[in-house]
Amino acid sequence: MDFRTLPEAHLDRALDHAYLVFHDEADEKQRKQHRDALLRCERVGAYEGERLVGLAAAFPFRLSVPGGELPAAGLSFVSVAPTHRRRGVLTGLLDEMWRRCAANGQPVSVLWASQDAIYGRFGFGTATRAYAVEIDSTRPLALRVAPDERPLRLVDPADAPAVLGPLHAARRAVRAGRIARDDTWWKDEVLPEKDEDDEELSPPRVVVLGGGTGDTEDTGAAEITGGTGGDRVPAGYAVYRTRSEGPGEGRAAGLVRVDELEADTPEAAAALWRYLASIDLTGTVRAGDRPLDDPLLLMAADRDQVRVTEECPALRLRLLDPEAAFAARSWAAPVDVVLEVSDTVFPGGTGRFRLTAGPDGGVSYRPGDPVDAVGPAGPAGPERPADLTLGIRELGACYLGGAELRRMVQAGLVTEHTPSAAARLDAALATEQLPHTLDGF
Ligand SMILES: CC(=O)SCCNC(=O)CCNC(=O)[C@H](O)C(C)(C)COP(=O)(O)OP(=O)(O)OC[C@H]1O[C@@H](n2cnc3c(N)ncnc32)[C@H](O)[C@@H]1OP(=O)(O)O
Repeated sequence: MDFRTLPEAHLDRALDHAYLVFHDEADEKQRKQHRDALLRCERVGAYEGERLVGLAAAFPFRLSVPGGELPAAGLSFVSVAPTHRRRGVLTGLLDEMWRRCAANGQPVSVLWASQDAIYGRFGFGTATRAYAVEIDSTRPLALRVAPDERPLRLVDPADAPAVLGPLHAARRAVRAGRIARDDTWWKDEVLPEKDEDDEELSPPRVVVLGGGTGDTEDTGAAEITGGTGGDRVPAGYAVYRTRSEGPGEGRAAGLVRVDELEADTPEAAAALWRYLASIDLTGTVRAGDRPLDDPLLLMAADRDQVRVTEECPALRLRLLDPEAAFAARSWAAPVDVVLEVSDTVFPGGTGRFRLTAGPDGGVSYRPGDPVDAVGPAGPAGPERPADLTLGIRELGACYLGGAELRRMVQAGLVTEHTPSAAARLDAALATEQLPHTLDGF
């Protein structure tokens, strides 16, 4: 088996292979979109002679982390021919991909998993989670916050990147776990005409609050984005699709499916939720990917009307270069802990590491013999034992601030040798808003 770059000339072969493995098919437009997506990726093929039997691709993302962002390899299209499964093809593809991540300066890799059980063994931890939320909109939405009464405007999806881009970027700065979007990503991944999973849904609709001249008419993207911020940046937006009543809906009206809703203030969020819940001929609002700290859940006056229907893992994150990843994020409190880390993929990732970090910078995550690892500032020199024992998977899970080591200690996944070491590291990793991922890929 040979693991090598999948050349542009093999893109169609790669797509046929992926559609076979994922039991999928695509029309011409979707195929072109998938081809364009693959073209932008780092691509590794597993070849048996000249036959393609495995594929892994990675988008060159910029992932928001607390206080900044960093380059991340967004793994996708991972697929092994049904004739070649369980022979180490995935393992070989990932080994090759890790070499490329190092060469590309990507300290983390991220992915959405098709099955929960696949990626833990490769060191991926669940770094963001999401709630699915359902609103009974057969009656007016009861909220404890007065909605922003500025006018709402429907915007042509073609103008969405220009109109929504600034607010999306501002929200990324306060929510870790989000990837930067370019125009192509907006067009192909966020706002495709047809929803790939449910073709009965309408094309995407985009509603915007604020950010214009205050007129109720759509003033056009050029005018809205002509300014440099302030009033010209929307206070909130939602992207949604609708479906008229179908069998099994259970309510006497159609569906509003919310793909994303972002707002600067609780009042702006209230206005957008109220709008979505009051669209004529619909009786259910469903949002599949809401942050766990979505303000909607607190502002809803009637918890029977706004229900969490599911909690699911979202983005999985693998630390490839922990020191570079730790240096790229901000820290909420100073911390100085010794970690005994196990990493089954990278031998160099296993061992005792001293992590020092804090709001004033100077992050270090250093291996070495115990004397070097503890260093002159350590209280007990070579005798200082590990404060926590954990896997690289657990370290990846808590990197964005969305998972708590204390809970992992309670679950037996992390061992705490020094009382409250987990709590101290949790406090340093904590973020104002929980991490959340908008884009599936
Ligand atoms: C980010 C994404 O793209 S997610 C999409 C993932 N792709 C799919 O689900 C498509 C369908 N499935 C496949 O293509 C393949 O079965 C894959 C990619 C999941 C696995 O590929 P394989 O080449 O069979 O994996 P490989 O042989 O390297 O297995 C490595 C280890 O993972 C384990 N493993 C592989 N797949 C799974 C699974 N689905 N569930 C649990 N364990 C698994 C293997 O048992 C093996 O463990 P071992 O070393 O203890 O024996």
